[in-house]
Amino acid sequence: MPEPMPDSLPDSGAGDSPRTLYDKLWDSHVVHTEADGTTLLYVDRQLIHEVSSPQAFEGLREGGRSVLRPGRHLAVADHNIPTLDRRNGIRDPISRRQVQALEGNAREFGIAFVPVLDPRQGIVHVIGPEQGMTLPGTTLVCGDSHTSTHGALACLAFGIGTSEVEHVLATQCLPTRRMRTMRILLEGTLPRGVSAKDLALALIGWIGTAGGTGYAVEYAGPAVRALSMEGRMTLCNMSIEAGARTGLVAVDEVTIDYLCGRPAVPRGALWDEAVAHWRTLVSDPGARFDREIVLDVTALAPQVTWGTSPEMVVDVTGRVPDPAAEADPARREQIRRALGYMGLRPGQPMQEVAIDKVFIGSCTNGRIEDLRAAAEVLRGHRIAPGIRQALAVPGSGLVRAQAEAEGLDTVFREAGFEWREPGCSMCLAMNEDVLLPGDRCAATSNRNFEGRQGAGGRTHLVSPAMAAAAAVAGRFADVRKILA
Ligand SMILES: CC(C)[C@H](C(=O)O)[C@@H](O)C(=O)O
Ligand code: SF4
Repeated sequence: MPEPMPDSLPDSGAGDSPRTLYDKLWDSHVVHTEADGTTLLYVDRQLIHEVSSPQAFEGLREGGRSVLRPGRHLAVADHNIPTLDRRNGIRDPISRRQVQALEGNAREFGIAFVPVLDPRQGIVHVIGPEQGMTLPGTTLVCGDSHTSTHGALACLAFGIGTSEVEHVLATQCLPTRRMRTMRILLEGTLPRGVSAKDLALALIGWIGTAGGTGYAVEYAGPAVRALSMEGRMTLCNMSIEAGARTGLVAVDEVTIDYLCGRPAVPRGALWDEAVAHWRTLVSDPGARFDREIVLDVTALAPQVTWGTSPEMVVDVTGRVPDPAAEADPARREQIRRALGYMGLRPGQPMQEVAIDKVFIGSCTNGRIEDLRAAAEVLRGHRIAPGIRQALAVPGSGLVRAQAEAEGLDTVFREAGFEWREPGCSMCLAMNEDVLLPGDRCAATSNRNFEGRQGAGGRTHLVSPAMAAAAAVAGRFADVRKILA
């Protein structure tokens, strides 16, 4: 017997057996499936940035092809743009050419482009949801691994390669394969000072950077329901760091409230129709997942990475691991190498590790709630004398404007932070915001491999509140004590 569906949910349309949210999104976009499982999937929306798109447009030009549905794509430059004085243009010639190429390609192929000086410009994964481009029940792709972010809105979203970007531009379809499904059920309540970022880091520490490989992960349970849309996006954003190309959260009132009134979201009767459909975008009771993980978050502590992979993470109250205590020789060597690069001693308490720089921003933590969380810690404080640079970089122009309306820019500035214009900034070394060799940075971004923020730079991934606490203390500090 199938489990009964609640009365308020319209039938989602595929027989009686309970389906996961992923199954529903997948089933409603299949164009054709081959005997070997290769599936042609319909793509509703594509976001495009300057780094992964030039060859795709070049391919179209060479093949004499056009874009099938230009209205389904949105282009924005985010990785290569300066976050300072951008009215004076881009100094670096390679970056300048890349951004000009994106604008030219968008114009040539009739795709909407958000100009660098437009108030809506920002990181592609921040502006998609913000503009209502990201909708529940749709498929969305982008030539960028952190496209998983958009799954927070029950949208089947994943990163693709440049040749696939071209394919989607030309055909609005993508050959791909069905993923396996994993549910991560998060029970309990997050303590004060512990955020979605800590949750994401702790999960990766637990399941490892390959733990989600091949899976579409659905985050569920009371601790996820209690997260804001921003927090859900942070969690889904880092799915890729756990190996999963897709992260998902089912639709609830938080999703619907977030979407209401956004520019590209349906209005009037269409809104009512859309909401009725969106409410079906939940995993049915009794739906089977290929893997299930249950975790209680009630005792979770703020997290800090110590190594060169997001899984190399400990509680802020913890210590840098000792390779000598590791039984597995491969793992021992990894720890040894990471400690060498990071300039850390085995067994060193995390709270004794002093930092040089702080970066608050990125598509993981550059949204308004992230800036509020950091500002709450910074208010009335100054960054420690040893901090040589502290950047606050909103994820979009609209986030920046909202933060300014709330006076957060003043809080950051008075604390000694630089208040920058939106972009990927110091998340990766593709623009002017880079670490110098040996610099140690508390960063709210998502990757910490060798050289990620600049050659020789040392990245510690933390939440916005923890980055602010580290800025004030000059070393990693337990933000729970500051907020207590
Ligand atoms: C440059 C881009 C293709 C890349 C990605 O795919 O994620 C970048 O955004 C990153 O975070 O490393
Ligand atoms: S902010 Fe960082 S992770 Fe996000 S898209 Fe830009 S470079 Fe990639």
